[in-house]
This record gives sequence, structure tokens and C-alpha cells, in this order.
Amino acid sequence: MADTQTHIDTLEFMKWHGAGNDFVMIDSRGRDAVVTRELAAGLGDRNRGVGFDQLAEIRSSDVADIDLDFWNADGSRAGACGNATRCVARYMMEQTGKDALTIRTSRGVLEARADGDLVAVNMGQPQLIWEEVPLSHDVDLQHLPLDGDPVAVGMGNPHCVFFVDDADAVDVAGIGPGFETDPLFPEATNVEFAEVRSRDEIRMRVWERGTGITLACGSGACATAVAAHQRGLTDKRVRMELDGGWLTLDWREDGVWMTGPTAFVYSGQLTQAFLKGL
Ligand SMILES: N[C@@H](CCC[C@H](N)C(=O)O)C(=O)O
Repeated sequence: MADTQTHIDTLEFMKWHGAGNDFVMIDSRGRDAVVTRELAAGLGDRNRGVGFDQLAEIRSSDVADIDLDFWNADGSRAGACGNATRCVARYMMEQTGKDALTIRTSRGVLEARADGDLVAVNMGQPQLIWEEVPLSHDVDLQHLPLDGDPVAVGMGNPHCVFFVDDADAVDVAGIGPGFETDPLFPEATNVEFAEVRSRDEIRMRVWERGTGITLACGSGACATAVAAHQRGLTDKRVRMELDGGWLTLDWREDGVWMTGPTAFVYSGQLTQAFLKGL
């Protein structure tokens, strides 16, 4: 068991999802951070833990309303998670009565706003320089030297976006892992398969770094909207159908805004036996 858990007897958690992208949230405001790679991987196990696509740990902040850290289901860190950011924003809005919040993540302070039943978050400007994605060397980001002619976009995490005729016909689980670990991406990558239906609508499916197939990926949706606009295929505002629901993406002067649903599923308490067995 990792050192930081040795003093914990039990641990409260919440389960949320945003368009089917599911999360465990741990609220560590007012105490030291508790999540380690071991805890994330153990909790992410859908048979022996709770199961999630990403884990989000909320911490007290000295520059924003909260700080937020993310982990993937395999225990690796994720620099950005748009759908978890929206879910955490909804949780904080319900707690505080505010309808706008600032959230510090590893890529900076993000702004979130209530939009009726939906929550919008500004995911920041895309990273369109090879070192920032990051890639292993300088190539044309809009035409990567890989089969299928994908586009690279950074959104605080790396994305490799393929444009396809029929997203539903793509063998995402068969093709995704090979591109996830392609040497062109030194930190591995998320892999998106996008079918452009019109200037303002895209169908997208995703293979996520560190997690695999998920029903939605918010940062991936942002990266796909940016890539499609850069290729001249869409306008700056698009609706996107993912396997788990719809998101709206709007690439504005101040960043890529993503709007979509959030859902609180349940809360629970991890047992001492589970924590000791990690
Ligand atoms: N589902 C997330 C993105 C998750 C992070 C990703 N797997 C990574 O390691 O970069 C989202 O909604 O953005």
C-alpha cells in the first residue's frame, strides 16, 4: 500500500458521469491529497474496485475556487479531463449556489458556467505546436506522417484525430491501441475517429490513453472540433454525437468552450479492507 493511504481508515467518494464518460470524484478540500497511482488503479478496476474512466481529486486552491487533479483507469495521470471538469463544476455549483467557477488544472485556471441543466467549461486554446502536444519531433500537425492522415492537437493532453467516412464502422478497440503508443507521441495519445456530417455536426468515437474505449471524451471532442475547423470541414461551433450523448463545442477568442450534461449517480465509502488491499 502506498504511504499516503496508510493513515486512511475509510474514504468517501462520489460517482458521476458526463455523456457516459464516468468518474469517481474524491473531495480532498481541507486535507492533504490522498490519491496515488495505486489507489487510482485499484479504484479504477471495474471488477475489484468501483470502476471509472477517470478519477478526479478536488483540492483547496489559493488561486481559484478549487484545484483539480485527474487519473486514468490504469493509474496514470491525465493532464486534462473536460467532462470530469464539468461534473466537478456542477457538484461545486450545487454546494455553493454559484453559477460560475474557476478551476485550476495542470494546464491553468479554467472557467466553468452553468447553462440551464448543462455545464459549460472553457478548455483553453488548443496547443498547435509540436513540442506542446507533445510530439517527438517537428512534423506538419495537420497531416501527421501516419496511416490515415490524422491531425495532432493538444488540449492539455495529446490527441490524434482521424477523419473517416463512417465512425460506427471503425474498429476502435483494434486500431486505437497501436496509435496510442506510436513513437510520434512520446507521452502516448488519445485517438479520435471523426465523421463530419455537416458544417456544424460531427459524429466521433474515441480510444483514450490510459483507459481505452469510453462513451465520450471532452478534451477529445474539443480537439476534434479544432482539427475539423483547421481542415476547413466545419465552422467553429459544432454539435458532436459521441457514443454516450451530445456535446457542443465552440472555438472562441478566449478558448474552446464545451457544453454538455452532467449526472450524479451515487456516493459511497471505500472500506478499510479495500484500502489495505491496494
Ligand atoms: N475523458 C477525458 C479525457 C481523459 C484523459 C485522457 N485519457 C488522457 O490521458 O489524456 C475528457 O473528458 O477530457
